[in-house]
Amino acid sequence: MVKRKIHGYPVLILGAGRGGYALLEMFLEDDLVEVVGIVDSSADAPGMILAQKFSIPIYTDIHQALQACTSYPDCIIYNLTHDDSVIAEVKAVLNNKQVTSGPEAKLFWQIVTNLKRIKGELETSQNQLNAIIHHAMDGIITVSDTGEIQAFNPAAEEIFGYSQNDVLGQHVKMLLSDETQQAYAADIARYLQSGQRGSIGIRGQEVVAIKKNGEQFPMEVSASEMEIKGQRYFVGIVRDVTERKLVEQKITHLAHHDYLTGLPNRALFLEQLEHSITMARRNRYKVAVLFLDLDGFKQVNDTLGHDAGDVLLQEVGKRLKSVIRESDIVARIGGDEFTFILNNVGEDANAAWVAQKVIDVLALPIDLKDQPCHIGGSIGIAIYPDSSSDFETLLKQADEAMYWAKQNGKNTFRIANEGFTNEH
Ligand SMILES: Nc1nc2c(ncn2[C@@H]2O[C@H](COP(=O)(O)OP(=O)(O)OP(=O)(O)O)[C@@H](O)[C@H]2O)c(=O)[nH]1
Repeated sequence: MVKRKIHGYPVLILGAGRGGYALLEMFLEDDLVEVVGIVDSSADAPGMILAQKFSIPIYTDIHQALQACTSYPDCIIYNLTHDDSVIAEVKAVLNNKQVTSGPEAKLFWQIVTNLKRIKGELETSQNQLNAIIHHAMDGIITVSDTGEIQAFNPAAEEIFGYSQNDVLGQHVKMLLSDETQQAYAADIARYLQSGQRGSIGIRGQEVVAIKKNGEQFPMEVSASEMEIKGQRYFVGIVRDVTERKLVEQKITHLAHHDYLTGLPNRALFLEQLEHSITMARRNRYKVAVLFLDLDGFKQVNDTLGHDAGDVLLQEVGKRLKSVIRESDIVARIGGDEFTFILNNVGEDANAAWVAQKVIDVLALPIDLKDQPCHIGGSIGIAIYPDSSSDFETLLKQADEAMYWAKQNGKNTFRIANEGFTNEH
């Protein structure tokens, strides 16, 4: 055997049957050991064939192999031949060298096989974990306790528009808006100092993040901490919630607004009226509630159809908005019923003046299907605190006053608690 330059501990295997093959296979995977030869009387033994594939010297003559092994004085010899007579031969050639054989080799082999199995299991679970991180729908970002990005999965690349190479080693603040950065810095600093958790370990916290193109977006983050070899890391599972927020906003809007005119609906009107009354009580001013029911609307529906009626309602909505102040509110609370809140209205006459403006603006013809169409409106007015101090009662009183206006010839208004007798 020509002395080769070897990198591991030199080993000679005697016997290339099942045991020798397994031992060789095991050593091939380990850099610590270098098999310098394998011996078997049969050149077809499985270990001999395997050794050839890896250019490991093979010997059919044990004497020759031992001679070659003299180049490696610290060589370890494993006997897997089940033939103890070879031991004497080794000792004769290699100056009384010890041979590891039989049960020792088997025990060693079993220990290594176990370690190999554990390593395989670890590799499998590591691969599974990597696959989960790689294919996760959510972005997964690992950050060191100094804020450096350590891992950035494909979903995070997709969310932010950065590639992993763009961000690894960079500070995580590059992904966050200014306010979020400050909140994050404060939380982490507090946590590192005092162990107070803040946002760490919190599920589903919403922050404002920034994409590579500078676009800001709402992001949900669940952050948690882990420790590897005494080093602290933070793992953030992140999700772009732009779409979800838009849907939520739409649902909230739909729940509070009339789909046809876009005006507040009954629920939002009552909420805002309650708020207005609270403010008026605190600031000692008057609030007027107007209740408008269109006159002659049914006929539009009956003659021109429901679609034309819808268009009319939309036009009415626009006109009503145009006659009130920004700080006032008009809502559609039923079919052809609209209600108003006039905040800080001053004198009752101002409420009457707005009611008249509404009547006037409704009196202008509305073009429907190329023909001018005429409608009107009857209005009831209730005033806080004169009529009532309760918002629901105020609305009821305005409704009753509107009824009174209808009974008195329509296209007019009445103020509640004024005996419903004022003609205008
Ligand atoms: N096009 C349309 N019509 C609606 C809608 N909601 C309710 N209506 C109709 O509005 C009409 C309301 O009836 P009324 O208040 O009696 O109609 P009116 O002709 O104004 O009667 P007065 O109030 O007595 O003057 C009914 O014909 C309803 O079918 C809607 O969303 N679209």
